[in-house]
Order: sequence, then structure tokens, then C-alpha cells
Amino acid sequence: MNFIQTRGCDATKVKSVTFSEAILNPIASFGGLYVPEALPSLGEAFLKKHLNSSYKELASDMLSRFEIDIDKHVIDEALNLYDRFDNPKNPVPVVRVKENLYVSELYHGPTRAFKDMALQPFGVVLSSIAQKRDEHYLILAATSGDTGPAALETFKNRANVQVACLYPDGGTSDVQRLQMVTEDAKNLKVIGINGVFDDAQNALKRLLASDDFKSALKKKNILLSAANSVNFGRIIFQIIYHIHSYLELVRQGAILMGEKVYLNVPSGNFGNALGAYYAWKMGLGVEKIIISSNENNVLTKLIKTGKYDLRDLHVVSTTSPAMDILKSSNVERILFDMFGFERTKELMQDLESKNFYELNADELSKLQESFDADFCNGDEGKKYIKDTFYNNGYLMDPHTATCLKSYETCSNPKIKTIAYSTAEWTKFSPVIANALTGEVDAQDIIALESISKEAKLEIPAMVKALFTKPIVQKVVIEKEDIEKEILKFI
Ligand SMILES: N[C@@H](CCOP(=O)(O)O)C(=O)O
Repeated sequence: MNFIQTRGCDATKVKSVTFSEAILNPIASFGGLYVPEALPSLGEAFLKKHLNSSYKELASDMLSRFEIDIDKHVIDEALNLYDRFDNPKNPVPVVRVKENLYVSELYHGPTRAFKDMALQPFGVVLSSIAQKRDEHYLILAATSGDTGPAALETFKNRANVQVACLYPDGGTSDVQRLQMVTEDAKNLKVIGINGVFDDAQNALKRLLASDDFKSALKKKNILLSAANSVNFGRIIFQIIYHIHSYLELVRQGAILMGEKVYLNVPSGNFGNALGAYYAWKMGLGVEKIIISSNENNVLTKLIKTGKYDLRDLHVVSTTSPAMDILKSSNVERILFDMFGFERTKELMQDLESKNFYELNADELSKLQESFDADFCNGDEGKKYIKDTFYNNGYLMDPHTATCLKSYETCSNPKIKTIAYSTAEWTKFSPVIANALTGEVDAQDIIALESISKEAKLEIPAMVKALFTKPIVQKVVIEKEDIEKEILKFI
């Protein structure tokens, strides 16, 4: 299968490219993104066939339906990384929390967040293509806290790749920061910036589209790609766990095959939600996708009003920092799927030049046929964490907690909901300790211990180890100096 471009094609690019080309060079014409020219249709036979499959068997078959130009042995090697998850037999447990609410736990990989689900295999795939072509890549990553650690972990010491990871200094949790600044492999560079996530992501997109930057890299025989969800190589692996989670509900006898469910997704850059949308279009029984946000609620407003309005808007720091994002990359792929490339180009250009776009009434009602949304503030989130822990015995992180509000406000309680848990409690312990015991401003290590005692949960060894590792990545710069700093590294 080939991949086409969300904003149409200019004279410098070919109309459609292979999967390898789309992931090695993820920014398309006019600053657009790559999308599959058609989604494979899975049908009930596929779902039935995989009712008793392992996660890896399901993944392998789903990927084969995309007919991508990656050797089978590379895919197998990539999928074998799920064996490093807590339970290799089931890397994504789905747990009933209450009534019709089930939580799909996507955080059982090495960096304790859902990004491992895609970045673990993606690292193998990208490095293998680079080796096969005898090319060397600089992989950019912009992070609000979860993508960075997962990208560093997957590319660490891999052949033919280097990573430059940009994070907002002070804009992540302490565990997320430590996961990045203690990484000491030679092929990794971590750069804190005085700014917010959107500054890091804007720089990433600008550099990916910059001929000057690319020719500076070329002089050193280096090409440029990215680890963020602008890269379709991320998205393809983010479709699988929605299918798996649905099948888990069937296995548990919670739903019948074909029954419709809500998929409730905490959302920032919209990659997770896009994976859910594609899984639906490929044949999963879905009632609606519910988008859950924090106080940075641009996505709620888009879905409720049709307006994407960044005018006079500034990101606010919240208790769920991985979602402190205003310019959400993957909404563009939804716009393309619903309204085509000409309208997508027009809307995205409006967003870039006017910080605003507005869907017309027909477009909004089409968007609302698939999506609903709500946002949850920090105090509400902490109350959901506390109540769900003490009433239902389930501990969740502040991002997952945003789903509890939209579960109440956006869903028909008779229909089952799969909410996605994007991170383990260990990554946001001060907020959770505050929710559970009222402790204020506890340092992470203290908060981890007190939650561990209160909830009788073990702190994973890799999280504990972070507090004694030396800090090796010390650079924090102004956002204007990002390009210079990266060129110093390569
Ligand atoms: N929430 C993310 C931001 C980057 O998202 P991505 O899906 O495009 O990689 C993070 O935690 O870094």
C-alpha cells in the first residue's frame, strides 16, 4: 500500500510514497502529513480469527493487511519487543473498573507510558530500514513528557540513528524529566528549552521542512526523520491496541462480537485517538470516540463548536502535563479523511496564518457523528483519582482520570466504555499522593513511597533507579537556539 498527502501534492514531491519513504521523510507537501491511500477492511472474520490470538499474532496479521514494504523478519523482530512488557502474553491488560467502564492499560512497557506501544517496534523498523539503505538518520522528538523517554529508550545504541529530543524545561513531571536527562548513550541528545511543548513541536516541524537544515545535515551524510506521531510509522502501531482492547472485552464476556463500545481517549497530539478512528473505520464496533482533555481544552472546543481557536490562547500548566498541548498534530489526518485534501490545506493554512479555523455546519455535524469530548480540570481529576481508588480499588494517573469526567458527561451508561490509561501512576506521584492523602508538594521519591504504602503497589525497579542515576543531559537553551544546538551534536 502507498501513502498520500493530507494537503495535496506540490511539484517537489511524488503523489504517493511507500511506507518506508513516508516514515523516513514524514512531512509531506505544503507541510502536510502522510496517510494510507485506503484503510484495509478487517471485517468480523478477522476479529473472530483473532479472538484467541496473542497480541503479537494480532499485530502481525493487522500489519500484513497494510501491505507495507517492510521485511517480515523485521516486523517479527519489532513485535518481539512486546516480550519486554510486564506480561509478554498480554502486554495490554484491560481491567473492569466499575459499571460499564473498562480501562485499557497501555503503560506496561519500559518507560511506563503508552508511547512504548508504538515506539518500541518503530525503533527497530526505522533503524532496520536505515541499515538496509546504508543511510544515517537524525530522529527529532518533541515531547511533553512521554514520547521523549520512549523515543530515547527505543533508539538507544541502535545502528544508523541518532536522536535529538526536545522537552519544555519545567513542563514535565520529575520522573519524566529524569527518564530523559539520565540517558547516556552516545547517539542520544536531550535538550531542555525555555518554552512550552508547542514551541518544541513547532521547531521540530520547521526543521523537518527546512531545506537549509537538511542540507547542513547532508554535509555530514545524515538524513532527517521524526519519532512523533506526525510520523505514520507511529500511528500504524497505535491502531493495534484498540482492536486488542475490544477483543479483550469479548474474551471477558463483557460484550458480544460486533457490539458497539465507546473508546474514550485522553488526547494531546491526537495520535491515540486517530488510531481509534482508523480501527473503527477498519471494522471495529464503535459507538463514538470520546476525546478527554485537561484545561488546555482546544480539542473539546473544536468538537463542540467546530472552532479551532488559538487566538490569545496560552498553554497552562496542569496536573496532566503530557496533554499540555494546543497545536494537536493528528487532527489534520481526521480533517483529510472527512473533508479531503483541498479543504484540509485551507483549514491548516488558516491555523498557521490566523491561529484559527472554523468548520461549517455540515462539517461539524460530520465530526460530531464520530467524536464527542469533554475536559476535566486538575481538582476534578484528583477527586476522580481518590474516589475511584477508595470506592473501586483502582488507581489511575491524572491523564486517565480525565476520561472519568467525559465517561459521565458524554456516554450512554448502557453502552460499555473502553478508557485508555496512557501512563502509570509512578510518573505523576505528587499529584496522586495529593489526591489520596492530601500531601502537598511532596517530592516524587517521597510521594512514590507513600502511594506504594497506601495502595500496596510496588514501585517498578526502573522508576526507583532513576533517583540515583547521574544526570548527564544538562543542556537547557532558548528556543531560538535549537537548530544551533542540534548541529553541535551531530
Ligand atoms: N503527549 C506527547 C506529545 C507528543 O506526542 P506524539 O504522540 O506526537 O509523540 C508526549 O508526552 O510527549
